[in-house]
Amino acid sequence: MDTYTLRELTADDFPAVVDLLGRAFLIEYDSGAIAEKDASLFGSSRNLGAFDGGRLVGNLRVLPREVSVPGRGLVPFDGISMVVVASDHRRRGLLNRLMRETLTEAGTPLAGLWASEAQIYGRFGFGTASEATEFEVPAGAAFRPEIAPDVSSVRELPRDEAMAAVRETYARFAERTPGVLGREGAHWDAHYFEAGKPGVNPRRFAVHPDGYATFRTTVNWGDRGPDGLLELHELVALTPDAYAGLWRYALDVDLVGTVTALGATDELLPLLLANPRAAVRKTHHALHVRLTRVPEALALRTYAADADVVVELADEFCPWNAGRWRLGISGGEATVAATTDPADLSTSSTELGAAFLGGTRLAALAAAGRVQEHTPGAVTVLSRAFQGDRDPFCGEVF
Ligand SMILES: CC(=O)SCCNC(=O)CCNC(=O)[C@H](O)C(C)(C)COP(=O)(O)OP(=O)(O)OC[C@H]1O[C@@H](n2cnc3c(N)ncnc32)[C@H](O)[C@@H]1OP(=O)(O)O
Repeated sequence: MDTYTLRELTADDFPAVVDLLGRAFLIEYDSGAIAEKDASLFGSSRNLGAFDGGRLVGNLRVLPREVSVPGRGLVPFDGISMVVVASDHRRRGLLNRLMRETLTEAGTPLAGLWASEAQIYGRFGFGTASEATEFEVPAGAAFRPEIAPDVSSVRELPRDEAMAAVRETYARFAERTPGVLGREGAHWDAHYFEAGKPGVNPRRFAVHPDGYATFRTTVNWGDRGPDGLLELHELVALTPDAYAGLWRYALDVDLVGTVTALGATDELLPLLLANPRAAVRKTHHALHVRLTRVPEALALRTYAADADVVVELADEFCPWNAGRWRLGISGGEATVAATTDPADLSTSSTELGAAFLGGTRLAALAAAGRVQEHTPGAVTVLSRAFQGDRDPFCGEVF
């Protein structure tokens, strides 16, 4: 390990970063697109590099971002991304070193990431705080008879004309939806990046007064006729009518056979459909959350019920969090103080990170053996306090 050095990267290192990312993510052929998409994100973030002599062999990026938390809307958090180690330097502890440096120096009490493989990050105290559901729906799928949105208020607009309404709607949506990320200029550019590949249609923008949908279509002809694909990239709605109207619009584009989308685990679409099974669903992990400084992080959100619980917390990777904490919740507000009182339950920072956005239930984690209850009822009390009304959702890979 002593042969490696860590330092912050500068613009001069960017070509080496692109090369490393391309190889590690197995997309060397796309290095032009990586460079174009990534340049402004690289410039607006902290990039930590690991070097073997003069060669860049590891990279970890910290994006200053915001995430929506229960009851408080957007709060700052460290968005960790572009974590890569060169194939010929893997499993020598480089990620461990990059992560330790990052979490020790963390600017905010909260960090989050999307994981390429979920099994990597639990050891570093990240818990799966939100999952996402992939939907596949046959075009034209009927709604329940009482769901009759006014589709005439949906208009397709050129991207430039749509963006002002899109940004404004998104900002309101983010404030009220735990797990959703705040977005600024470079984040919009990256999320709506067009690689301009031959044969790939650009995204289309459908705007409703209270929502919008962006999607891409792909032509296809089958034995029975048209069988195109419509991939919903983002559907954001502030009202039930906008939600139903935008979905109806997407389901009824001519020559389309199948519509796909990424949604929340409690996405509303199945509740609209006459046959909910028409929407085939596959769920996978999405945003992983790490409480870097536990007392501060727990005070960032509000809670659904009062509680007074002593938690014995294990945290090998960030030992300043380890110990016994009294978590008092009153009127939705949390106060956290170190205590020597006996613990009501034991767990680790990974489980608190998983529960933080109000989706993953502490009661379920306890049933799975990841939270140990010492005082009967303590898990139920804390689980209810953490639980949100809706599942958190993060649809933006960063
Ligand atoms: C937030 C994001 O950017 S997600 C993207 C992650 N990057 C990728 O998937 C690109 C391809 N993979 C890689 O570049 C590398 O394999 C990395 C970055 C995932 C891991 O880097 P390494 O330097 O090999 O990890 P390191 O040696 O520090 O391992 C730390 C620990 O994690 C474990 N680990 C690392 N990667 C994996 C994995 N893919 N699956 C299971 N365990 C893993 C190691 O076994 C080790 O465990 P230990 O502490 O019990 O011994």
